Amino acid sequence: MQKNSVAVIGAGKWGQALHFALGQKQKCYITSRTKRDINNFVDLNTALSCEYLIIAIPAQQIRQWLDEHFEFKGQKILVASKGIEASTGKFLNEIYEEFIPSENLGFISGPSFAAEVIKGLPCALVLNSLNKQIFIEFEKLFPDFIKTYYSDDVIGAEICGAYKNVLAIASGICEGMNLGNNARVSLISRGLVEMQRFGSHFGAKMETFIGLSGAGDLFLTASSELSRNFRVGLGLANNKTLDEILEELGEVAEGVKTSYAINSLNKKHKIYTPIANEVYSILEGKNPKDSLKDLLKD
Ligand SMILES: NC(=O)C1=CN([C@@H]2O[C@H](COP(=O)(O)OP(=O)(O)OC[C@H]3O[C@@H](n4cnc5c(N)ncnc54)[C@H](O)[C@@H]3O)[C@@H](O)[C@H]2O)C=CC1
Ligand SMILES: O=C(CO)COP(=O)(O)O
Repeated sequence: MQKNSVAVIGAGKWGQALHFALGQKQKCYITSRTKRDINNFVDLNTALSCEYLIIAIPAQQIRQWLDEHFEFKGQKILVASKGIEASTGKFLNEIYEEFIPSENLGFISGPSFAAEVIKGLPCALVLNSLNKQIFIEFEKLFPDFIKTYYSDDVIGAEICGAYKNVLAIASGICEGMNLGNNARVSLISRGLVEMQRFGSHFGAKMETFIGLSGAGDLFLTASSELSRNFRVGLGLANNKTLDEILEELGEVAEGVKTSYAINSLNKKHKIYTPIANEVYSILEGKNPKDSLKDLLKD
């Protein structure tokens, strides 16, 4: 293993933004499935031999990628994805822990549109790990324009990062239906309560929901067209099919598959999640106007 070396795995929007950010203080490698014309682009084996890895591939692809490509050699890993595995209902920390010891793992959360990070605009992020040493080591790699906080609430961060994407779809639908500011903010506020209810069932801490990982990322994603998930909602309200929306988007919108995962988890664990239920139903063909009626009377 190459001591003190850093690599990003996945050269999508977020991977490239993190590569830019981490490249400010030290050399930062990047790799992806297809070769890209990016500074310090390397093959996968070179990236995997780095001591510090930041993995930014879509949530639904993680298990297969770890299975087929990853070899644990003591690397320290920061997970940058946000989502829940639809086929199993597993949170990303649970998947990673099947392959990597938890003391080597950290998870990024908080409000962070890649499009702004890649311009060097300021933001604040949380690095979540059960091992504070992971935070101490990764914190030093981040540039001055990003303020990093530590939390040991890994499950809370995972749930917030995943759930807010589903709520951003709901908010986009609300916006696309021209329901007004009162409706959108009511939806976001009740969404925060719902996300906290869901998360506390799995042991997440209250403080995570009112901080950057929870309210912070939810307010950002559920109120801006920079969010891919919000744009999925706009498309659904405008009667586009999901296939059309995703094709136009050309990037991952994690909230779609995550809403399927939440739908299974809330049935299994009997958790009351009315907004996520309506997003799931709309993705399955329900008319958003009927969802609105049901949410208002539920
Ligand atoms: N874009 C953003 O502002 C932020 C994104 N995220 C999260 O980061 C993750 C990645 O998002 P983006 O980079 O924005 O998406 P993207 O759609 O821009 O890129 C996804 C990347 O993953 C790669 N990929 C897809 N399947 C793969 C596989 N089987 N093996 C290896 N690589 C594969 C694609 O080639 C692509 O480079 C998502 O979970 C997202 O929620 C988190 C914070 C901010
Ligand atoms: O997670 C994000 C910002 O924190 C990005 O959200 P979208 O994937 O909806 O664009």
